[in-house]
Amino acid sequence: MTKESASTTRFGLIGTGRITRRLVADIQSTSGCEVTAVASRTMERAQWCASQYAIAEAVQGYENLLSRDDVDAVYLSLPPSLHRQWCVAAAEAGKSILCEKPLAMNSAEVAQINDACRQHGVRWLDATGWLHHPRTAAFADLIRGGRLGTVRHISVAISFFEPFQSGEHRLQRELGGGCVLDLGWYACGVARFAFGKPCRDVMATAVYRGDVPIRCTAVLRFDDDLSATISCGYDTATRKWFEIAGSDASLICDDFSRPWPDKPARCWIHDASGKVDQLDFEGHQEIRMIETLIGEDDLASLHAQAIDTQAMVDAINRSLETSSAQEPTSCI
Ligand SMILES: NC(=O)C1=CN([C@@H]2O[C@H](COP(=O)(O)OP(=O)(O)OC[C@H]3O[C@@H](n4cnc5c(N)ncnc54)[C@H](OP(=O)(O)O)[C@@H]3O)[C@@H](O)[C@H]2O)C=CC1
Ligand SMILES: O=C1CO[C@H](CO)[C@@H](O)[C@@H]1O
Repeated sequence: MTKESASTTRFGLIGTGRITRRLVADIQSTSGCEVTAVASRTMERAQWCASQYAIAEAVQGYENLLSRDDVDAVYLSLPPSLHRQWCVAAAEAGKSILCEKPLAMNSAEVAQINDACRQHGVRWLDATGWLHHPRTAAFADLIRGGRLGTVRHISVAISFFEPFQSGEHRLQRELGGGCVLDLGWYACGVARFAFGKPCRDVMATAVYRGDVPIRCTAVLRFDDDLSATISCGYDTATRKWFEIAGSDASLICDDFSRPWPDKPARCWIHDASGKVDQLDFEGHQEIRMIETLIGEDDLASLHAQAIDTQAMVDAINRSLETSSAQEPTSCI
């Protein structure tokens, strides 16, 4: 069946890792979507994944999935260093793309992905789920509608205490490891989203394991005297909160990257009088993200968000490279 004669978007999965195994259920639950094939580096792994999730076709080799006629879109969840190569190949094969975050290793790679998709008329999204939760649009209304007064400063913290096993890509620099690409992506994204503009400059410091940053702290400055501080890492317990501080009130969310499924609402407005309003939102961010990819809405603002976020991550990485050469101010 060709795509033209079908009302269904047929997804192929590239990679069979932890997040794929969660997203597959979300794709299968999204109206108008099905998962027709899964590709792995090994046939054994592809067959295991296919049988586990009732996927019709197991494919060895990612390129063999891209040449299939029964695949209209791909969900790509590989280590970051492989995102550019397979996004560009997917674009050349005419497949819509949902690519895991971070979109790429750096802004030059993002530009290659964006150019390839534009050239081949392919829709793409980075799989930054929180941007698609209905509460994110409500946050934007609160910020732009003036409920917080003038927004001036943002704090973001995102971390988890490492459950790493041997071979973990997050600890391998050449695969795009380290908390800056992995988690700084989310934190930078909050600041970009809330201020609605690119960052001007950053100062960052990190703690390393081997050659990858495992805890990073950064100060980000934007035009008009706006600022943000971010903290991300693998050696503190789970944190996924932000505070968006305005002249009249602060918006706080302590599960922004993905709401806890089994916990009460965790968003509040704290105002200057000490009053606290709790905000309650329903919605499934991953399903809305998939609906956005397969829909027809213009994706330009989401692309700008991803492009600016990658530029911020790049700047943090550059700052880390040069910070050892700078003399910090002594406390003594
Ligand atoms: N949006 C979210 O909430 C989350 C996003 N992520 C993102 O998803 C991506 C994948 O992360 P995650 O699922 O944790 O990773 P995993 O290590 O669990 O899986 C990665 C998959 O990539 C494939 N792969 C291809 N080449 C390599 C290689 N050289 N080393 C390791 N794996 C390789 C493997 O699939 P195969 O062997 O089948 O070919 C593997 O299963 C990352 O970009 C990460 O940041 C991760 C978790 C949550
Ligand atoms: O994107 C992600 C979401 O958070 C996870 C930890 O909870 C990370 O491992 C992951 O890369």
